[in-house]
Amino acid sequence: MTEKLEIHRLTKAAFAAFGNVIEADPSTMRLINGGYTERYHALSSPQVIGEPLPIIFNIFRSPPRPFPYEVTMMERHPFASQSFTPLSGHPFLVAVSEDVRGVPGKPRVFLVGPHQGINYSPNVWHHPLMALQATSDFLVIDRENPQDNYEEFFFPEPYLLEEPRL
Ligand SMILES: NC(=O)N[C@@H](O)C(=O)O
Ligand code: NI
Repeated sequence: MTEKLEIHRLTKAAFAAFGNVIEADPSTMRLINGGYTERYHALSSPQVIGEPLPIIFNIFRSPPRPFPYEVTMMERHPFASQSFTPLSGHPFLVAVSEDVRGVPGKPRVFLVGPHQGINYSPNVWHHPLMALQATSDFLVIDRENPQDNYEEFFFPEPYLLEEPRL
């Protein structure tokens, strides 16, 4: 029987073991530009481990995932963080797992709002980008040479994701 995954609300605390939430957190706000701009300061920062390769800005464009969706695999980037910030005004899903003796445990799924982004810490198991509602663009900040910064794992049994109620 395919195990169903619940979808959780994304909070800083709930996501802390996996990375940071990028959102206008009032506790980080500083007024700048003569009071015309609210700067939400240092919400996260890109990390590169080992070879000091460039941190790069990318755009990922993805159609929405079909539901019900089977989560068959997870991946991770051992040498760098990877952030996703929506540019198209749609929410998206992230699935992350604790590392259990070198492989991902049961995924935890979070609904990310259209005004939120996330930054995965290096080596955090996560599922590839899961867009919702419509083909969406995401600003992705990660490390150059992605091809040698990628590890994947396929679960013996897939997990089932139902369409989130938005
Ligand atoms: N492969 C790639 O660059 N994308 C994944 O890392 C992802 O997290 O979507
Ligand atoms: Ni990734």
